[in-house]
Amino acid sequence: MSKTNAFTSLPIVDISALRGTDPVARARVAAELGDAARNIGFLYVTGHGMAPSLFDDLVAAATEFFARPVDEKMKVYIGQSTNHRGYVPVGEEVFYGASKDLKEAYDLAEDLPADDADYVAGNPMLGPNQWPELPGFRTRVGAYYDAVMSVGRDLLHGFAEALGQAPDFFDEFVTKPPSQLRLVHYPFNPEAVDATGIGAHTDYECFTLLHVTAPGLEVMNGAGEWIDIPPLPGAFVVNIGDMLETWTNGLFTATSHRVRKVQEERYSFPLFFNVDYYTRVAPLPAFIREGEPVRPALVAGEHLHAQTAQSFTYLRKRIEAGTLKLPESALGLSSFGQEARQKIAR
Ligand SMILES: O=C(O)CCC(=O)C(=O)O
Ligand SMILES: [Fe+2]
Repeated sequence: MSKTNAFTSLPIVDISALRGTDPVARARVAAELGDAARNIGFLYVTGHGMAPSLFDDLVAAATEFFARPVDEKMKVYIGQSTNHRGYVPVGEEVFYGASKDLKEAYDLAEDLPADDADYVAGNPMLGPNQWPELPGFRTRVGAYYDAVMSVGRDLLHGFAEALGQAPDFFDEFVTKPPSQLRLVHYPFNPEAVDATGIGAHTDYECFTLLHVTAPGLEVMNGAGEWIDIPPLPGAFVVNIGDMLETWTNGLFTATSHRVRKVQEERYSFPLFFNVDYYTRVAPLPAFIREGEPVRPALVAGEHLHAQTAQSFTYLRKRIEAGTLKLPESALGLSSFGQEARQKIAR
């Protein structure tokens, strides 16, 4: 199959063998992951080993948090943090071409101590979380974060094997990664009207592990058609992001996706598995073919920060005020995936 693959559904890969040592079983999973990453860029992952209570507790914590009055939630407003953590109110995030929607979010990542050297030095993505004062929230959300990051490490090993490398090939780049977990809430909205192409994007990291409570996710296939990806109970939706596309010089695809505007209330929980902030990601020699273009190298954290700064109002204001400067190499939004390839009009 090729990039013109007109898939209409996603493969399901059971990754339980990645937690074991049977080389044959591991290789089989790696081959399935590799197929999905090359041909589609999206898959369902089962056999991840996470207890159902972790998902239930996360949804409960998010439901309780978003039900709080806005004043309460704004006590942990993301715009008062220097490392992009906290509450994202309605209207804060603006994607190019997006009409206003009622989405709100809460963003966190690894909870580093306040004396973390990178945080103290002003790193825009690393440091402590801004936890709300809500009983049980930190414990439940923190437990989910640790568990999903552990699944992420298993998957990273599987993708490394799929690329013909030792399972621990990427591990040296994952010591303190800015891997964000987002709690996203789309309230019931009887006025929601969908329009094709709104909100289409690729994810900026290595890969994403997504848990959602309702349909709405759509993925673009190789023929440029939007395919519905309904939640599969107990499974993660996993997709390749910009870093793995870069490392493999496009062999793995960061597939464009979007969330259809739906009237129904919806929670979505993407974990964006990343490598360390200062990791220079460049196409590996094994994936460079003579006569084929070589993707530009990126610094993982700078790419994430530059892309984030283009869609968050509080960061755009800092850029306009001259208090935040993006690296010269910052790419525009939509530089990856089929959308960039096919130059779909937005
Ligand atoms: O809500 C979803 O289903 C997906 C969200 C998403 O793609 C993202 O936050 O990057
Ligand atoms: Fe996404």
